[in-house]
Amino acid sequence: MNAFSGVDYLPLRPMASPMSVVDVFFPGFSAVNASVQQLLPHDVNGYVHLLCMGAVFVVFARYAYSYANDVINKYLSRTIHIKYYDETYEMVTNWVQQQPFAREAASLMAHVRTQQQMFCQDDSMSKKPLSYSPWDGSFPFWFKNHRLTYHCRVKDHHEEISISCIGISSAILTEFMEECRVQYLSLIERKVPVFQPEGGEWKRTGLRSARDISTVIMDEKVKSEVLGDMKEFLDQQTLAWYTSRGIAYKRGYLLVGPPGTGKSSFCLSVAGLHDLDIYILNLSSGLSDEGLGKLFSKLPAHCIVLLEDVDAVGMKRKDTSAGQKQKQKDVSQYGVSLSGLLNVIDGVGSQEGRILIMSTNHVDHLDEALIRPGRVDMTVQFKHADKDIVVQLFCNIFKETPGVEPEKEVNDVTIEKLAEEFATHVPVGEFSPAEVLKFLVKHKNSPVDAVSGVQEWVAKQMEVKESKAKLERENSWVKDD
Ligand SMILES: Nc1ncnc2c1ncn2[C@@H]1O[C@H](COP(=O)(O)OP(=O)(O)OP(=O)(O)O)[C@@H](O)[C@H]1O
Repeated sequence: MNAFSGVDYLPLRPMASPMSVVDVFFPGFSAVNASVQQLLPHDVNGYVHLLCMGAVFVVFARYAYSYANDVINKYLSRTIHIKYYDETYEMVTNWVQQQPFAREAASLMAHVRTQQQMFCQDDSMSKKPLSYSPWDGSFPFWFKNHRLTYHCRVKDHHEEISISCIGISSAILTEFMEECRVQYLSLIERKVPVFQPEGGEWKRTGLRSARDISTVIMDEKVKSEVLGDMKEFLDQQTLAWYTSRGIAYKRGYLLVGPPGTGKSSFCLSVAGLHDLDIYILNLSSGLSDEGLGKLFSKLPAHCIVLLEDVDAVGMKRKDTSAGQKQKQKDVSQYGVSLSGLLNVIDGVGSQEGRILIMSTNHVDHLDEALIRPGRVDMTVQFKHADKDIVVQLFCNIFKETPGVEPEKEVNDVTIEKLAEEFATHVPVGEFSPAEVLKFLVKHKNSPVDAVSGVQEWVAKQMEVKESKAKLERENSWVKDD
């Protein structure tokens, strides 16, 4: 007799189950079904029907949802697209980055905040502060009781963004853009937006603090002359005057001087003074004539264009043996030709209303055609520090700043006396303002130390300069040989 005899067992339901159509969609379903049937009190086929109906419903609902979305997007929604290269891009991304939804999005891009984003945050002093922005997807948010959606995706290596809303009016979107604009303008107050070429387009690459023009030390007479000229040019009446006489409304300045004498600082200061954006171009950056033309055609009506180190490309036209200029040819080893440059400066497509500033270390390397009146209306000389400039630099560093608690060891009258003493030890025309400033900043906490250390510093610098000059002379002899 079997050890188990006498025990009642429940009869097992049959294990084998024929293949069903459901197996086609859910492989193995019949086997699972058979097993489950043994455990459940009811026939599982009832659940299967329910499951199938559920699946059909889900598929249908998804289709209906995407169809409804398409219809809404096409006929019942409005969208504003923002180009990566346009300043609206900075306006919108700046606004978005400060919203709670930007941190709560499912997909985020993290960035170490750049210098230009610091000013809008409290934690600007912390090391490598982070910011987040929604990334690659659609992110709904509320704006003035309207549900807007921020879309972001990458196209052609650039972020492409758009803002959409449900409805047949774009009013809320333009209101949104206006808010971004106003917020952006308040953030860039006292800053100079700097634009530079990127991918053949202008891109805002920085925001520089607007430097007070009084901190750019130069000959006062020259400074007031050039500032007066710019002020007059930018006056509304001047525009009317130019227009009524059919003269192209634009002005060109040439800043000439050795490195570190304040040419770039002057440009940034005047941009801040007149609340103008600055567009900086370096002609030795491999730009072609076509690219240059395209960039000039995209300049806004009022701005400053700074052509830096315009001599660096060696664009002087060749002299023929007869001494004649070989028209429209140049010796530029880079992409931009002289004719290309002249064309954008005053050709048919050149932008009106702009101030063109060219800076150079070597005016004698420039072709006369480039600096003739009409192209260059005023030449401004920047020079190595003379006694007056050294005194001003000293006072600028050590005099009390209005509104700032004085921590200095001496008052302003004593500073002026120390400045005079300091200047007597600096040889005239030997050092650039940048060099003098470097020394003064090193002693920024003690004007007395600056005065007591200046003679030793001058002696050392003169030694360095002499050995450099000697080396250059030797090199030029080797070349001549
Ligand atoms: N005249 C000046 N007044 C005040 N600061 C100056 C002056 N010249 C130079 N500096 C200081 O020196 C630094 C370099 O100056 P800047 O770039 O303006 O010189 P630059 O003439 O444009 O030189 P480069 O020809 O090499 O471009 C800046 O930080 C600036 O603050």
